Order: sequence, then C-alpha cells, then structure tokens
Amino acid sequence: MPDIEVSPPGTYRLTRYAHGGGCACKIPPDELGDMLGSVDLPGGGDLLVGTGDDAAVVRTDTDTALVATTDFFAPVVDDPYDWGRIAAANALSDVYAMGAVPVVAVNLLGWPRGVLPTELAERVLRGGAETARLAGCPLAGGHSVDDPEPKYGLAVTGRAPVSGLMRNDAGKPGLPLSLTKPLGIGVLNSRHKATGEVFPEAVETMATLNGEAALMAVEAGIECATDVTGFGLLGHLRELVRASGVSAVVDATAVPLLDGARQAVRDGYVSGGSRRNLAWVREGTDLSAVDEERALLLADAQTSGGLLVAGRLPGFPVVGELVERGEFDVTVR
Ligand SMILES: Nc1ncnc2c1ncn2[C@@H]1O[C@H](COP(=O)(O)OP(=O)(O)OP(=O)(O)O)[C@@H](O)[C@H]1O
Ligand SMILES: [Mg+2]
Repeated sequence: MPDIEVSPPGTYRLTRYAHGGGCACKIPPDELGDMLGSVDLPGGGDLLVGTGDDAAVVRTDTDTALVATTDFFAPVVDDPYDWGRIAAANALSDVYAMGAVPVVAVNLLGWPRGVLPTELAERVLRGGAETARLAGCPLAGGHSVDDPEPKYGLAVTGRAPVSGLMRNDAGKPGLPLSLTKPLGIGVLNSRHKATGEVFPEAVETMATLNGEAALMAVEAGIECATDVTGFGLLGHLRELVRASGVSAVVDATAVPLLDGARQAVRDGYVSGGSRRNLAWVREGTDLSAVDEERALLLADAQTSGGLLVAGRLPGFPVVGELVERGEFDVTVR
C-alpha cells in the first residue's frame, strides 16, 4: 500500500468515487451498436447465442449449453458490502435471464490504491461472496487492477439444457409480459448519490437474486426473457421486440414502482443514463398516453433489475403483452 493517509472506512461515501454508478454507466445502446458493428467477432462452430442477448451461449454436447457473461460497474451505493452484494446479483442475473444455472464465477475488481483503504475492498468482496453463496455458485479467483474509479463485478459461467434456454429473440405475439422487480432503482440511486439518504427497499431489490424467478419461468416452459438493467424497461423491451420481430404494448399503470420513485423523479434525481434511454426509445415508442414523469420511470436505468419474461409468472405482475409487429416497437398505454 502506498504511503498515503486514509480516514477510517466508515467516513467514505463510495458513490462520490463514481462518475456514474451501477448500470447507469453503461455505454448507450446506439453507441455500443456502432462500436460493435465495426468489429468482426469470431462466431460459428458451437455458438448458439451471440452478441445481442444477455449472455453468449455455446453448445457443449447435444443437450447442454454453456452460458458466459460478465458485468462490472462503479459504486451504486455508499456501503461497500451492499455494493458487493448488488454487483454480484447483477452479474449473475444475465445467466438467470438465459434460463441457466450459474456453475462458477470469478471476481473483477478495480481499486484506487492509496485513495480508498483496502479494508473497503475487502468488504466489497465479502458482499459479492455472500451473494454467490446464496446463489449456490462457487466463486474463486478473479482479476484486480489499480483503477482511479472503483469497479466491481463478476464473470459468470452457467449451464442449461439447450431446450430450456430463454432467448430475447424468441418472443411471440399474444404472450403476456411479466416483470419480477419494481422500477425506480435508478432514480433512488441518484438521490442516494446526491444526498446520502439510504433506500433500504431499493438496496434489497437490487441485491435480490433473479434465480427463483428464472427457475419458475423455465419450469413454466417460457422461452423468451431478458433482465432489465441499464437501458431501462423500455430499452430492454425494445431490444427484445426488435430481436423477436414483434411489437409490444405496455400498461403503464400495471408497472410496479418502488416507494419514493415518483417523488425522486419530481425532485429531479434522474441520471444522464435514464435521459439517454428515453431519448433512444422515443423514436420507436408511442408515449403519447403518458406524461414525462411516467416516461422517465419506464426508461429509468435499473441496476440489478428484474426479469422481463414473455409469459405469465405466478406472483408477479403482467405489465403488457407482445403483439404482431406494428408501426411502433412499443406502445405505452
Ligand atoms: N465490448 C463488448 N464486446 C462484445 N459484445 C459486447 C460488448 N459490450 C457489450 N456487448 C454485448 O452487447 C449486448 C448488449 O449489451 P448489454 O450490456 O445491454 O447486455 P447485457 O449484458 O444483457 O446487459 P446487462 O448485464 O446490463 O443485463 C450484449 O449481448 C453484450 O454481451
Ligand atoms: Mg442482460
């Protein structure tokens, strides 16, 4: 450790070290699309699912698929242990969104040595370990670098029967859309970053694993799902409907919201990422039935959000349905 004086761990507000926290710091979808469009990634062979879905999938034998994904981001909450739990739940989520079970994970850590004490990094790693333990997923090894901005996440490998995969291009007209976590995580995180106010319901929502919901979906024979993260409900739904060649209708009043989410929008705690999401979806979305506040919540950049599933899941709200391909990608009513 370099010879730099550091204050005791409790005095640090981790979100102060993040230019944009959680999934709100993702590169916007149009920019990412342009960037990836110029790169010829090797495919073919046993690759079943390539770029554009929640994870890459390869066939390992006739019936079995291996699922690979990684996710890491800057602090989304000030508490290091909670950040670790959330980052791990978020990384595991893409495996669940494919209908797979995680089999092994490795840590990815960026840490500003000499600026933040290593004791905080230990707490982050303990949080991640706790979440992996809850997921029943071995977590071993990883990679750690000196980084001006703290970052944490996992690379996760999962397994699924080929016939049980949930893809984001398998949506069919007539299927209901279920959402397994409430929206509003992004605006509450923005408020937390600005004021230090803690929102325990949002923290627990982010730290909740999507494993049970995924298992329920797979057992119900559901074939199409994605997870709602940095591009917001409308952004990820737009990707799903475009990949599937269908359109969608969203019932705005049926979409669950975290307590305090509306107020946070009214008070202006909207991240740049959420505004970019809304700008991106606007051209393909009929938002004429809702006001700006509601539109921002539907586009709010979530961190470790729920699964959006093309099918009915007992205990979770139906927030819309897939319809035949029409003028708009998505119509909000
Ligand atoms: N640097 C990259 N190289 C290749 N593919 C990428 C890269 N960055 C993102 N992608 C791919 O682009 C697609 C869209 O990215 P996005 O981050 O929305 O997916 P995701 O991993 O499901 O997101 P999330 O983890 O927030 O659920 C995904 O298929 C992702 O794997
Ligand atoms: Mg995803």
